[in-house]
Amino acid sequence: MAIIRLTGINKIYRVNEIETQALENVNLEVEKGEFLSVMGPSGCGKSTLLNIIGLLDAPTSGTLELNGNVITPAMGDRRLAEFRNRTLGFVFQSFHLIGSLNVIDNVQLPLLYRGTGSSERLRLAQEVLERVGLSHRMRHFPGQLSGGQCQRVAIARAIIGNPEILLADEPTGNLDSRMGAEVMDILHRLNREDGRTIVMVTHNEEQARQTSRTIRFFDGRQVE
Ligand SMILES: Nc1ncnc2c1ncn2[C@@H]1O[C@H](COP(=O)(O)OP(=O)(O)OP(=O)(O)O)[C@@H](O)[C@H]1O
Repeated sequence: MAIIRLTGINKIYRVNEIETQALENVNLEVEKGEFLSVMGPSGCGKSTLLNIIGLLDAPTSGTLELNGNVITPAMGDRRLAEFRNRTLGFVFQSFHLIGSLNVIDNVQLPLLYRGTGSSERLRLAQEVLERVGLSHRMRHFPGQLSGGQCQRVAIARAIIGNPEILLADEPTGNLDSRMGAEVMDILHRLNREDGRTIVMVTHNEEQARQTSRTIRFFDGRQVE
């Protein structure tokens, strides 16, 4: 079963009088358990694609289905936010951690929005931090961690709610090669051990080769 299905997706940004077609007639199916990498030159629409799959941005036209559900604006912001919280986890190039919260509080955030009780939140946060090898840094703040550790915290936060789909936008873009390799190891484990579907944007051919499938974009169109 395709867990992600895009049919005839277009995205046009309008700024003043200028139109940019960021995505043009994209058709894509991602099977459950796939680890898909997305490549292409700067500005070709990779982040736009991820943002549309992640319900952070709406397509101009076309149909998006996630987990068998057709996503429409008629769902309303609240249902959409709830669906996003339960189905999708995000990892960004620049981590997007909250600097004023310590590691364990950053990791618990998605469950806070969900209304999970505090002892359950704590238990799950400890569990996911152990999976990313950071249970000894729970009381540290993001500013006291290395880039690779910050990204591991971000991954723990992305998986604490057990989402079926993990979206990663250049997750190793800000890391040196050793820390990048650690982060990639964790992503591969989450894919292999949990059967979690991952869609990852990368500029790194070597990383792309290690995923189960690579698609390439040029100028908003899928070329491969
Ligand atoms: N919010 C926006 N408003 C207007 N234009 C935008 C917006 N976001 C993206 N674009 C344009 O859409 C196109 C695709 O952008 P996108 O960020 O998806 O590219 P990308 O492949 O992720 O690039 P990079 O590898 O540099 O991150 C670009 O031409 C960009 O300038």
